[in-house]
Amino acid sequence: MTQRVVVYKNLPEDLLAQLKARFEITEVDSVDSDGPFAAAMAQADGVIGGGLSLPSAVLDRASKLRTVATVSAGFDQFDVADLTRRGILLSNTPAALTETVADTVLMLMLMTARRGAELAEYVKAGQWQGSVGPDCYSSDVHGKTLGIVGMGRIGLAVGRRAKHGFGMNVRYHNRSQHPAAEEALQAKWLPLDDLLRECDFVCVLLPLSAETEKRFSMREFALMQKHAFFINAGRGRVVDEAALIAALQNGQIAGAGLDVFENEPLDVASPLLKLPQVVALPHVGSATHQTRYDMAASAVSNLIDALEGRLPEFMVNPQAWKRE
Ligand SMILES: NC(=O)C1=CN([C@@H]2O[C@H](COP(=O)(O)OP(=O)(O)OC[C@H]3O[C@@H](n4cnc5c(N)ncnc54)[C@H](OP(=O)(O)O)[C@@H]3O)[C@@H](O)[C@H]2O)C=CC1
Ligand SMILES: O=CC(=O)O
Repeated sequence: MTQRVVVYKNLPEDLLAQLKARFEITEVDSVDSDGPFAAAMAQADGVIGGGLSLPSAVLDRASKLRTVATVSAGFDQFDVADLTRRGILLSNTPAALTETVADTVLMLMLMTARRGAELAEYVKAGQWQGSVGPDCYSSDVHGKTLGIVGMGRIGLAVGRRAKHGFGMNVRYHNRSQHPAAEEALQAKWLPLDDLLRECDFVCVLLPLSAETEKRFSMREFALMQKHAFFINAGRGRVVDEAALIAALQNGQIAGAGLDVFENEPLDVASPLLKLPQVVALPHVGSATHQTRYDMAASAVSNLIDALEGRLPEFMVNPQAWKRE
């Protein structure tokens, strides 16, 4: 019998065609617990999408569901233990986006320290009337010390750019040491508090988990140097945003470059948007045409492999893998 797949939100036409050639497809563009999405999921063998969530009421009815292919690297929107218990394999797309997210992180570092957005606005507003003085000066990036919290795929790609492109010294903090980063970047592992005290840039690339939620709070910002910049492209909820705002307002740190927020989209009334030393991006770490296509292609291939009995390349909970 033909297997059924729910496609959540758009996929590029050629990739959708690959799925249509193999499976019966239902396309949906919003998640619900008792509407068209839930009804389609009740019949589905697989589901694919970015920004997808799976309410337990939907999973309770989805008795045939065997695999979920998220078009993202992060998977904090899923209860992985629950999926595993139900025997549902979750796959993700980490490799496709690594280099693009690393580019975004470097952009945030440069825009924040060199005041890129602020100074471009100054020119557009017609304020550039003569040679610039100290009010337009900014901070160097090259040669400074970068602390990466969450030295994984993206952290390593950021570290390479920082070390080899900008001559930065790289420090990092993970639960375990990362020998490849130590060898390739002469990166030094530090306890988190030491990293915060020592670094000119603190760059967070942690996944969101029970362990990392609100890892950065008043205490952590107080440990940072006053001239240091805080960059977050991991997940917003890893940071206590109110504490970050206070640290910026009180001059405890020099600035912040943020691609992710506690609540997204960021409320236009957020105090973050009133601070000139903050660069806020709309969660676009991986958002280039090519990378978004590559992520979708990776997710499609994960889904097809899982439903056709082959081991997908990227599995979050391989213990749920069951060969039919
Ligand atoms: N802004 C954006 O658009 C994007 C954001 N992301 C975010 O970036 C995150 C990282 O992606 P990626 O580099 O591919 O993931 P990886 O899994 O390769 O790296 C994550 C690193 O974090 C470390 N880590 C995990 N938990 C902890 C902890 N409790 N304390 C200290 N270190 C920890 C891990 O090391 P160890 O296990 O040794 O602790 C690991 O090396 C994603 O989970 C996602 O949230 C990803 C893509 C795009
Ligand atoms: O935040 C994006 C992701 O792919 O994870």
